Parts: sequence; C-alpha cells; structure tokens
Amino acid sequence: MAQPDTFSYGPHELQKVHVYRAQEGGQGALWVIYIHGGAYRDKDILADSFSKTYEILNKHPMIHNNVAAFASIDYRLSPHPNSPQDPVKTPKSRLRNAMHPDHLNDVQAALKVLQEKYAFQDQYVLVGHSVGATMSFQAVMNKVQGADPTSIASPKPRAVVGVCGIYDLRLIRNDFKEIQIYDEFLKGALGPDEELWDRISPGKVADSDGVASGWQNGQLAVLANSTGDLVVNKHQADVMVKILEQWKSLVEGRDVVELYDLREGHDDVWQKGEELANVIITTIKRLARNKDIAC
Ligand SMILES: N[C@@H](CC(=O)c1ccccc1NC=O)C(=O)O
Repeated sequence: MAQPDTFSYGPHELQKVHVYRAQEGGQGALWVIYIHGGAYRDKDILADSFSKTYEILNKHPMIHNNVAAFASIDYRLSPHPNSPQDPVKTPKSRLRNAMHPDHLNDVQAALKVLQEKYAFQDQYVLVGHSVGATMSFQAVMNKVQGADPTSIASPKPRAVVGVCGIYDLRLIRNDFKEIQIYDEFLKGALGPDEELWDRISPGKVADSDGVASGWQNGQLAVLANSTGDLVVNKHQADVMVKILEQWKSLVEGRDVVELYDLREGHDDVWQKGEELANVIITTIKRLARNKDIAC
C-alpha cells in the first residue's frame, strides 16, 4: 500500500491531511481531494479510506496525464454511542466531541494548508462520499450557517463530485424515520435545530447563500449514486440536481453529470475502490474535454 505524506493542520489527532503524489513523472496539474463519510462519527472511516481508490487510480494513464496529486482529509468527529470515551480521562486531542461547524471548518482549514503548501489554486476537484459529499457541496455555497465565513475555501474547486451523498439533511431523516440512527447521527453532529439543518443543506438552500450563487468558478458537478446503496436513497441526488441545474443555467459551459448506475453497497463504493475510481476518472475526462471552455 502506498504511504501518503501526512500533515497536521491543528492540535487534534484527526486534524490531518494525507497527500499521495501521482505516479512518478506525472504531468498533470490537477489535484483530487477526498472527504470521507461515516455519518460524522465513525472512527473506522477516516482519510486512509481513500487508499484503495488511490491504488487503482494511480495505475491509470488518464491520471498520469492530468493529476498532480491526491489528498484525503481527516476532520474532527462527533461522539458515537458505540464507541464512548471518558471525557475526563481522554486527552482533548483525542476526544471525538465535534459539533457543527467543526467538521466543515476543519475541512476548510485542511484546504487552506494544502493551498499554502502547494498553491494549486482552483485546479482541483473536491470529491466527497456520503456526509463528505455534503461538505464538498457546502464548500461551494456562499454561506453555511454557523461556519466561519473567513474559512470558506478560496479559491473554490473547478469540479465537485458527490458520491452516495446527503444533500438534504432533514429529508434523509424523514425518509428513514423508522431507523433511529439517522436522527441520532444528525442530532449528534449538528444539534437538534432542524431549521439549521435546512440552512446548511446544499440541496435545500436555493437563495443567494446556496451553491447556485456561491460557486462562480465552477465548471463541472458530478452526482454519483448506487442502486446497491441501501442507506442513502436517490431522493438526495434528486434535490441536489435541481440546485445544480439552477447553477448550470447561470453561466454557459457549466456541466452537470449524473451517474446513477453504480452497483456497490454504500461503503463498498470506496472500500473496494473500483466504482469510486471510475467516477473520478469520468470526472477528469470530462474536465479535460471541457478544457477549452474557460473557467
Ligand atoms: N457507519 C456509520 C453510519 C454511516 O456511515 C451512515 C449511515 C446511514 C447513512 C449515512 C451514513 N454515512 C454518511 O456519511 C455509523 O457507524 O454511524
């Protein structure tokens, strides 16, 4: 397995970013930056969950020609009832007690450190899985309620890819009302104020705070969903695509790609890596094809 370089962007053990250089002699300029899911709280789904996908991608000639490096972001997590910690005995740097906006502020801080180190500007693709997809599209909103406005990603990415993503937080809870974990993980990470959930849902905010007005340099949005995903349903992509159609209609040359033919289970998409890698390859091909259309 490839060993990434790891950089800290804060004192917590989860405030780290992993960087994997593309193959020796790679000629690309693009960065691919991954935000993992895990319901904001799963201590077993972290930045290294991108490793398998990286291994697959790194053998692909398309990557050699277009990608400079990959990064995968860890961010502080919220408590999980199945892995309790003693708040007195656990050092602060290991405590999983993050609440919105901590997760998103961490992602923004990681992007900032990457920019300071590598200065790739807007030559990057932000890829998120599940709640990582929520944060990927939050990163291109104009304003996310509660989040630090000075920390909003600058510059924003050229392309955003949401894989098995959650874009309307209240809707997913309501769609799975009988299953307690949805309400539990959302309240555990975001608090009980459901109006706040609405104001931070990238598939719900249609006013000037949202993705349509906020993502001015964007060229390509990709939504990927799997028929084998039993925990995130297609309603989520349906709401997000409406916002993205609005975004697309504002500037000529913007592109929205819907890939709804994945087959793997929610976590197998990244765990096996094949389908996540394919989605990223499709994205990079599209970007290369659309290169002549200015940003
Ligand atoms: N493994 C997670 C569950 C999880 O990841 C999840 C469950 C339902 C819907 C979305 C999920 N993850 C999104 O990031 C947990 O232990 O809570």
